[in-house]
Amino acid sequence: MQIAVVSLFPEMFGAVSEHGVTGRAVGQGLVTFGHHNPRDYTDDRHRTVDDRPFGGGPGMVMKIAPLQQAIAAARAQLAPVARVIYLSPQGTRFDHAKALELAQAQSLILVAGRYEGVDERLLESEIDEELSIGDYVLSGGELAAMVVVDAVIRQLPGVLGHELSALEDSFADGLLDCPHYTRPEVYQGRAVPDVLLSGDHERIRRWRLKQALGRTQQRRPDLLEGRTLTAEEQELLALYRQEQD
Ligand SMILES: CCN(CC)Cc1ccc(CNC(=O)c2csc3nc[nH]c(=O)c23)cc1
Repeated sequence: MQIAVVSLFPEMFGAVSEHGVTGRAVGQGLVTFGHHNPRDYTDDRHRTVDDRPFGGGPGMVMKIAPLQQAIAAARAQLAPVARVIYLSPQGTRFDHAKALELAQAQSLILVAGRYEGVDERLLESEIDEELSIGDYVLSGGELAAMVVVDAVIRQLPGVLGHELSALEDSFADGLLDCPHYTRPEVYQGRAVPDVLLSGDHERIRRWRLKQALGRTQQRRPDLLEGRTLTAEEQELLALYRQEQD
């Protein structure tokens, strides 16, 4: 997969392109990662990328031409059919299903805005879809673009080893994760649940599933609404509730 970002702060993206699972994927060539800065496509002395909004109001709006030229440069570098996504508070909510969908694309161009946003005519002419990562106000689209990059790269074949398989990502099967423990067995008087030390893999599987179901019910009951429970899951959830009472 090829990914290009269009942003005034391309150096921010090192957080995903140079670290961790995603950084390794880039290093291994499983994904190529490029960036284009609209400021490099300005032709005035002050390298102007923004201007005052027509109709008045607070803040500034990003100008069309520098963005359009940066996107054109990204298109020229990528496989012909690139999906162009604008990160925006007005976008549809990014979720696991969208991450899976985008991971099928040959190439992605992610456009991150600053200021109050971009001229609507740029969206009309260049953007295939707008994505938001949630209902809170960020200072720009870069962090949202990095969230999308991270979630999409994890879904690419070969990125996660078998132990981290994308299918086991808890959001893949619609449940929150169970608790995790590692050495020491007792820390400041707090012990690891015996079941996890038992070596009884079936008992451990059931315990983990019970915890995942119980925590999902307690913290994110909305996730259970869209999910049918198997007979075993119903039994385990009932057991969890009994143990809580
Ligand atoms: C809330 C929209 N605007 C109120 C008049 C102002 C505004 C706030 C923040 C931004 C910058 N945010 C993003 O570019 C952004 C891009 S994706 C995203 N997802 C969640 N929250 C976000 O703020 C974003 C742009 C305009």
